Order: sequence, then C-alpha cells, then structure tokens
Amino acid sequence: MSTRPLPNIIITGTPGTGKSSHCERIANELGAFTHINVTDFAKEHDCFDGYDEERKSHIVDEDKLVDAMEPLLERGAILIDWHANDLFPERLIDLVVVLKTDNGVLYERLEKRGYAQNKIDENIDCEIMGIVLNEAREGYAEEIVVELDSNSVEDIESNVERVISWIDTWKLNNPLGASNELSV
Ligand SMILES: Nc1ncnc2c1ncn2[C@@H]1O[C@H](COP(=O)(O)OP(=O)(O)OP(=O)(O)O)[C@@H](O)[C@H]1O
Repeated sequence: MSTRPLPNIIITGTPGTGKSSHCERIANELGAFTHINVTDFAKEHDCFDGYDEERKSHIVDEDKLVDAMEPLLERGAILIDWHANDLFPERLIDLVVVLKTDNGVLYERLEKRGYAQNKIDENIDCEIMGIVLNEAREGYAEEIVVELDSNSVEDIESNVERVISWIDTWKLNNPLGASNELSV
C-alpha cells in the first residue's frame, strides 16, 4: 500500500486573495514542503488545451494536469496553489484552505495588478458568490475545508501559523503517514 508521510494541502481562493503569498511563506518555513503554482506547472508540463481569447488565458487540460501531478501528490508535502480545486483526487488531499478577501480590498489589489475592468468585475463577482468555497465544499469532505480571512499581512501571519500547527497535529495523528488508496 502506498502512503505519504506528509499531507497535501490545497490553498485556493479567487485570484488576488493571497494563495501564492501564503504558499511561499509556508514553504519557506517548512523546507519539506513544495509549493506548486498550478498555472506555472501546467505551462512547464504542457497541460494546455487551447487558448481562451476572451479571457486572454490558456485553457488547462485538467486530465493531463492531474495525471502529471498525481505522482508528486502520492509522495506528499505538496502545497497546491490554484483558484480551481475540485479536480484533485480526494484520496490525495488532506486539507483545503479557502482564502477570503473583502471586496474593497480585493478590488484594490486587482487594480494595482493592472487587471482590465472586466477581469476585476469577474473576480469580484466570483468572490461575492463564494464560487471557490462552494467548489471546495462540493469536492471534499466538510471537515477538511476551512475558510480563512486574507485581508492583511497579519492575516497571512496567523493563517500560516494555523496551517503549520495543523500539519503538526496531522503528523501526530498519522505517525505512519496517510494512505494514497481510496478508503472503503
Ligand atoms: N492577506 C494579505 N494582506 C496584504 N496583501 C496581500 C494579502 N494577500 C495577498 N496580498 C497581496 O495581493 C497581491 C496578490 O497576492 P497573491 O499573488 O499571493 O494572490 P493569488 O491569490 O496567488 O493571486 P493569483 O490567483 O492571481 O495568482 C500581492 O501583491 C500580495 O502581496
């Protein structure tokens, strides 16, 4: 039976909520963990299936992406950084952190990044409707999905501490690691 000695964690949220900032901090503090920015990973592993002219972004071939990521997830200690989350197999995911940012704060962040107005509006709507949170709740068991505020630098600090302490508890509860197989 294959096992992973450390958990896999998805850090998700609407663009601009702070996924990369959180993953970078956690990976810096815990050297055993690898931060995978899924957009970069998809580029590096040629997991695209066309281009969306309207959104000016590549369309990810999700099957190909999951196939490429699975061997890494089976080894464990992966921080997945992406706005989409429900495509990763439940048996390989231990925690899903959904970041939440107040509309005004998110608006300013996206504006600062030079996003076009339609892209800002689309992302603010996505945040208001809780699309990423709903996707996480539909994709994974309720008890592994947590929503955390990401409005300030202090929020990042406390969220990172929370995730690190969650990992410590996971290690105590899973001294032999977690199974990569489907539990029956
Ligand atoms: N909690 C926070 N407090 C203050 N600034 C933040 C916070 N979270 C993110 N930021 C800032 O907002 C910007 C976007 O952050 P980041 O790239 O981490 O978001 P993201 O969710 O990974 O975005 P994307 O999905 O587009 O990659 C950065 O300039 C970052 O410094």
